[in-house]
Amino acid sequence: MKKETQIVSLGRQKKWTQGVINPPVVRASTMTFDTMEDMAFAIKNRANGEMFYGRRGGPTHFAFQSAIAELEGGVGTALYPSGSAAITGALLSFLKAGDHLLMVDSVYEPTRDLCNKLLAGYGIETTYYDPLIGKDLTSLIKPNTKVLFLESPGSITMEIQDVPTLSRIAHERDIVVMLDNTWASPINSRPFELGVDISIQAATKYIVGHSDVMMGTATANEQHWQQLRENSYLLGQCTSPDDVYLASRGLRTLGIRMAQHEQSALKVANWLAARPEVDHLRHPAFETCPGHEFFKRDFSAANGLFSFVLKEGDRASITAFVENMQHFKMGFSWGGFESLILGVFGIDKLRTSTQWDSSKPLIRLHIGLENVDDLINDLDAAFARYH
Ligand SMILES: Cc1ncc(COP(=O)(O)O)c(CNNC(=O)CNC(=O)c2ccccc2[N+](=O)[O-])c1O
Repeated sequence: MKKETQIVSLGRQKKWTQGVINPPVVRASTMTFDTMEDMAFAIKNRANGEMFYGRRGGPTHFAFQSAIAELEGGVGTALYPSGSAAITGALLSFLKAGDHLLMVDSVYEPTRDLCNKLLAGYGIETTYYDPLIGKDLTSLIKPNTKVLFLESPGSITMEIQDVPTLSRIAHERDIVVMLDNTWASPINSRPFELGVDISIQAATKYIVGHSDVMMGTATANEQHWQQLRENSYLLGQCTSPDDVYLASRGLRTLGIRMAQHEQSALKVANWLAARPEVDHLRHPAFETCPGHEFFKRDFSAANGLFSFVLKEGDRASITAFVENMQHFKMGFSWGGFESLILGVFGIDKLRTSTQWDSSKPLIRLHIGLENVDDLINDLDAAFARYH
């Protein structure tokens, strides 16, 4: 079955939907049992999609979890109240004091903060590595290295990683491989075929697709599913069935939305590439994006999120560019139907294992579902203000 068909049909098993199209919202903490035998059955099957207690979820959750797990090619999916909670839940499910974590240097900034401000205090040491490190990764591996964390493309600077090579190196040493797969969404990559053990999604973005729910998912392969599921449960991580309903609903249009985002983004990116003010595009489909060759090999399509670098500019000129736009709004997120713009500063101060030339300003765009000509006109006016 093709992924476009999967997103329509997955997660609609009659035992959870009772025959209606969208799995109904079932809100519950307490679930009651008529006999001790029924209760024993629920306890035995509390992690197998049977009603047990609110923290394990109910039919609304089970339907969505099964859809994401199958779409990503994993065995099971755990749900979290945000993408960052999914990252935290996955890492804490496999790391303990004294362990060493390899974290990509282009990682989403709050994930870096988690490592430096929280995990370090738990006695978990983090080493940041160049997203394009390749085989040299072996030089960073220690006897206590337990997890390799990837994010591809990387936040803001968009480097695409050679996931199969890095996964192979990790597995030669029994290191768990986790991928923040939000940019691809479950529809544009097959993380487990690339060698990943745990695929993480900020469902907040394209899966929900309407900028109105915070949610994360982590999907594991057979070898790691029980540990992820049980340790995430011990962390008390759970989600509202109302939010899960909205995420399920977003999932159904993920395919056509991603196709439209990609088409408009490529048109905008090509228009930007021709502008004399632009130094280069950091859009995975462009050769000027580091790791472009891995995008062509490992992804089936792109989406609406990419960055570009200007040849020159200071905070004042970038402010003139990003403010007073008609359609692009400034906001922290992406993946909804609206277009967003972010002038990003201080990347050089963040990175610890790669250099970044901050003399050339970077702007990140999320291309929404507006008419692409309106978006290009908006950017054209921005360049007029920028000079
Ligand atoms: C790849 C990836 N992975 C996880 C999360 C967290 O999801 P959540 O927001 O549901 O917790 C996200 C959330 N994304 N949010 C954003 O990109 C918003 N932008 C920022 O946070 C931001 C702002 C200024 C400078 C740098 C960044 N940054 O993304 O690193 C993500 O992009």
